[in-house]
Amino acid sequence: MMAVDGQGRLEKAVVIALKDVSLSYNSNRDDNALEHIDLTLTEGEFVCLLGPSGCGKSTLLKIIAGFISPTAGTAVMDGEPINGADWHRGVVFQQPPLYPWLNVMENVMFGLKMRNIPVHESHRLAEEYIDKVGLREFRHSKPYELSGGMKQRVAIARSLVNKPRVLLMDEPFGALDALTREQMQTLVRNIWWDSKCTILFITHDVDEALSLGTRVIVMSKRPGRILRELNTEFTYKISGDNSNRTRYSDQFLELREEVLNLINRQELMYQV
Ligand SMILES: Nc1ncnc2c1ncn2[C@@H]1O[C@H](COP(=O)(O)OP(=O)(O)OP(=O)(O)O)[C@@H](O)[C@H]1O
Repeated sequence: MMAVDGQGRLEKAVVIALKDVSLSYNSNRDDNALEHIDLTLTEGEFVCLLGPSGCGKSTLLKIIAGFISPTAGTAVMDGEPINGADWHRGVVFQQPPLYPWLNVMENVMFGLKMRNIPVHESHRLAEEYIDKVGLREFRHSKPYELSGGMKQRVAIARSLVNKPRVLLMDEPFGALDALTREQMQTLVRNIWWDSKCTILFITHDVDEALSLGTRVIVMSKRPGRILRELNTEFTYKISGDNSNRTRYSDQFLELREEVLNLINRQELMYQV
């Protein structure tokens, strides 16, 4: 539901809300992986999460996915507590866990089958989403016949075919070469634009975060807290700009430097 702010403007609906979330992987609450996280994701946002290694980015994503529960605080989706995994929240990992014995179509249809969607409907949906990720010619191929980028396309189609409200992506392009990575960024930006779903995207790459996100969140070293949030608009400009001008603009480079400094400071603190 939309709310109206103090100046009469329509506010976007909050989809995910974490309030004062902390998480410890053991019973020692002084050893938190995450601490005092307040985070909301609103309808249609593209939020990128950056931070030093081990700061709890994946842990945060797993809480939102419903794979683990916070030790303290609350995590809700549409006002309801997040309890376990749910197809309304699609997840894409760095290494796509495709079923090696199923072909592309069958992999994409798998979740629909689990949801008892009729075969003809799931077939139609799978074809639609395989087309969207550009794999029509490979729909009968098995995962071992595909490149890393193609496998990631299958994983994206497999999540999107459920029409999730939230797509959670944990370093999805971390294992891809630079060219494939840029093509995948364009694909995800277009998909986000078309589907209007809310995306939370973890990356180690500041350029990637600034090129994709409408909001970039920088986390501190462990225990992970939110250090800084930046609203960014580069993704809109980049989508209509094949010359890469936006990525070399003063504004982009200044923000890039600022974020890199923040992260590097955290990494240095980590080594002390
Ligand atoms: N299942 C687990 N049991 C115990 N500790 C864990 C577990 N999973 C993660 N951790 C620890 O929690 C902290 C946060 O891990 P997490 O994977 O969330 O960080 P991250 O920011 O995603 O790291 P990276 O960028 O290296 O992937 C780390 O210190 C990690 O060792």
